[in-house]
Amino acid sequence: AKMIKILTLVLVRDGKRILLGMKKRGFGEGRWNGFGGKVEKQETVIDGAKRELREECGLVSNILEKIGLLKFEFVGDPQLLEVHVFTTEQFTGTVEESSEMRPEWFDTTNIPFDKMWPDDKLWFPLYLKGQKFSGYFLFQGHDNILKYTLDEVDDL
Ligand SMILES: Nc1nc(NC2CC2)cc(N2CCN(C3COC3)CC2)n1
Repeated sequence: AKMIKILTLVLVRDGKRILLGMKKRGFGEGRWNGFGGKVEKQETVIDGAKRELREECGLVSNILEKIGLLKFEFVGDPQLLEVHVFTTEQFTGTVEESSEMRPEWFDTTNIPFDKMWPDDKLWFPLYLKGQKFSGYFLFQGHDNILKYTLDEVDDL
């Protein structure tokens, strides 16, 4: 039986800018990404997403929109990652670096895909045109996508 790990990913938008964080350690270290992490036992997915956003970059948001569901498997690893993707344009607070993430604003026309997870270049375009999406990616290691499916969906 596959062990499923539930994770969150929050993309913060301010008009045509997007806030990404450089992951300073752990899983995804050295790559730009949205903010997120594990969902604790006692919290909902959306509350876990809000908590990680605040912990990782200092921003507080009460309005997260569910925009995607991404499932990942790695050859030779029984774990299945289920990443719940959210976006927000309504937030308060000031952006702060954390132990996990070094935040930086990017123009949405200049997203650093070459320093992000390889799947991002596939689903970000759907996100940027306001489409909800659902995808599955089989990775070999952390850099190589062996196969994937990616669909635009109307509801998540
Ligand atoms: N953009 C993107 N792509 C991913 N691809 C799969 C890895 C192949 C995973 C992913 N996340 C999984 C890790 N999660 C936090 C747990 O520590 C950081 C952030 C979101 N985010």
